[in-house]
Amino acid sequence: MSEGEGAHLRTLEAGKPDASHTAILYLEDLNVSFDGFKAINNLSLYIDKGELRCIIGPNGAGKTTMMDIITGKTRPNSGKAFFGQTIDLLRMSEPEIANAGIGRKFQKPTVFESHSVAENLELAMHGNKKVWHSLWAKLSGEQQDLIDATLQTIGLTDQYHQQAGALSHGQKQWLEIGMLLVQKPYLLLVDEPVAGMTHQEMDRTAELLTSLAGKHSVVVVEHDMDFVRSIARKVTVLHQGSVLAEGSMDEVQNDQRVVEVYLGE
Ligand SMILES: Nc1ncnc2c1ncn2[C@@H]1O[C@H](COP(=O)(O)OP(=O)(O)OP(=O)(O)O)[C@@H](O)[C@H]1O
Repeated sequence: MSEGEGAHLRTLEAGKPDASHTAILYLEDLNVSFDGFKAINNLSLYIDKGELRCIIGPNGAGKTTMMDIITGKTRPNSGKAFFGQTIDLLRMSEPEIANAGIGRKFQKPTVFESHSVAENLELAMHGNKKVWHSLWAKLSGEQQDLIDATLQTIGLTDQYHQQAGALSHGQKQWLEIGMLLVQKPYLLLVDEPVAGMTHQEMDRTAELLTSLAGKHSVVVVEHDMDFVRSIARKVTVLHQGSVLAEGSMDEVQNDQRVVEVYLGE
């Protein structure tokens, strides 16, 4: 084993990300080129433990590519990406990163339509593997408590036995967030959570995401500015693969550079 591999194993064995210096995610000087086109350009970004951060930016700003780097789907050409002080994400595979406690929710819900709401959580808890084995295995009291608590958090307690395919679009999105929560992530990456939702569903999603902050660190990428305003604490504006502005919603909305970027879209 090379020295590098040893270091990688140690970080995995360390388990919990070391956020003793407040940040849980460190992205530093990241660069990604696709056929010579710089999708990510010297990007540096820090997320604090328990923080709820909104990431906005016009189409093509690099938001998805940034999420892809954090989850190991895209490898940067240069730069650093650390989870806590010690866990080097750039040395890990996608499953290793998920196991380390980074959960990602994509825009489109992907629940198991023919299974009940509770079974979906059960399957997610077992890592979506061995479907039938998972569903026949008896849940421990602790596992059952986690399912019950998660259903309460996502507002689907009354839908316990309901087939997931029969849920509304918004309910499917919440169920999928629940499927991440049962895996007890430290960091949740949520991509365009309110696309296609009714106003009522958007309000409920705002409550849900804000209730998760503190217990988890949450990064939300979203185009809907009214929604972002309703949940925003700190907002990061990406443009051409870099951070253009960062601050409160009011600060970034009144930033002339941000105004120009959005007007020019
Ligand atoms: N695999 C790829 N090959 C080539 N170019 C890519 C690839 N992935 C992304 N890009 C380009 O990189 C840039 C950044 O894309 P990215 O999807 O990260 O932006 P985004 O901010 O998520 O945009 P949107 O809000 O439209 O989803 C875009 O110009 C995109 O066309």
